[in-house]
Parts: sequence; structure tokens; C-alpha cells
Amino acid sequence: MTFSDQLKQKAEPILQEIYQHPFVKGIEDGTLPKEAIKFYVQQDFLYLNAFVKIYAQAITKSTTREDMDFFQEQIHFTLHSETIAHQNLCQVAHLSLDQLKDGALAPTTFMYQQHMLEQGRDGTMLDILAGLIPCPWTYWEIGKHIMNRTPSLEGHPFRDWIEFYGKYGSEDMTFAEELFRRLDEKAQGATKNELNHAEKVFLKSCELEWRFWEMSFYQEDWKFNSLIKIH
Ligand SMILES: Cc1ncc(CN)c(N)n1
Repeated sequence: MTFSDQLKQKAEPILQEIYQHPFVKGIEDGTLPKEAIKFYVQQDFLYLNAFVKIYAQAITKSTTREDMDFFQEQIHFTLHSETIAHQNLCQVAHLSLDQLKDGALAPTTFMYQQHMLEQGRDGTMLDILAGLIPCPWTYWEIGKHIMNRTPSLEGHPFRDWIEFYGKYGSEDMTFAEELFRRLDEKAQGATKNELNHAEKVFLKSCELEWRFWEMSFYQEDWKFNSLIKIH
């Protein structure tokens, strides 16, 4: 079994919980409340900014031009293509994406950002990949899961979102598969301790993916933010 197969197997219970989450169910059946959409897009915009910085950190730790090129393409994709998904959500909720760009980090977004940035700062390339992969992987799985369960997306309000993530990446290999391939390559030269650490990093990101849906659906903010402006 490859290292990535082992990680996917361990994360399976989290993935199943994500499929059942009311936010994801709301995308699937088109009933997602406007307040949840607004909170999600605001936080996700900030989250993706951090994601771009992790790719940049990965470039600083790259040893080949091929790796550098791969990460710079991901930066471009995140900055210029992933907005399709946000646009779709905003259209459905009659929100302007431009007005959602000035939010402040809610606790879960802060925690997830810190977790990934820590890998970029202190980790190996194996750790960086392990921390990054749950982001494209779980969304790709969600997209496919909804597409498999929905006979036709004709007229579905979240069609663009579902298809964008369900078909995530290039035609021959999706981002997640490509990242897993790179992870397995790095895993080959790693010690048992390094693999155990990378596994923890990966599973923590998977849990944080679930928490991101939870935070967005219930709009979980800093406890005292309404009283004292903390962020
Ligand atoms: C929190 C989160 N995780 C994953 C993705 C998909 N790139 C996203 N947009 N936001």
C-alpha cells in the first residue's frame, strides 16, 4: 500500500462526516442559507490567501525547477480560477464578492492557516504536501460524491461549484492525484518518524476541513468579538 493510500484510509471516517455535514448537504440539495454562504466566502477568501503563501513557501524549499513550476501553476490557479466557485456561491446568495474580501479571520480559519504556515516554515517538503493535500482532495471528493448522487445538475443553483471541484485539475491528472503522487515520491526516502509526523499533519488538516464547514454553517466567530473587537 502506498503512503497516500494509507493516509486516505485513515481519513475515511472524516470524509464520511464531511459528506454528511449540513453545509455540504446544503450545497448538494441547493438549500444552503445565505448567512452560511456569506461567512464561508469571507473566510475562504482569507484561507486561500494563506494557501497561496504556503505554495510560495514550497517553492523556497523546492530543489528542482519542475517542482517550482508546479507550485507556481497552483498559485495561479488559486488566484485566478478558484474564484469561479466563490462567484457561484455569491450569485446564489445575491452577494457581491468584492464586499466580502475585507473580513477578519475567525478562529477555525486562524487555526487552519497557522497549521499550514507552520509546515511551510518549519517542515520538510513531505510535511508541506501532507498539510496542503486535504484542501484539494476533500473538495474533489465532495464534488465527485455530489455528482454521483445527482442524476442531472441542469438548473442546480450550485452547478458551477459542484462541477468545478468534481472535475478539479487538469484532464489527465487532478491536482489531488498529482499532489499525492509527489507525496509518495518524498515518502520513499523518509524515515518512520518522518512518515508518522506527516500523517499527523495530514489528518489534522482533514479535521480542520470538517471544522471549516462547521464554522461556516454556524458562523462561529471569536466569543467576545461582539463585545470587544478582538479581530
Ligand atoms: C477551507 C478550504 N479547503 C479547500 C478548498 C478547496 N481549494 C477551499 N477553497 N477552502
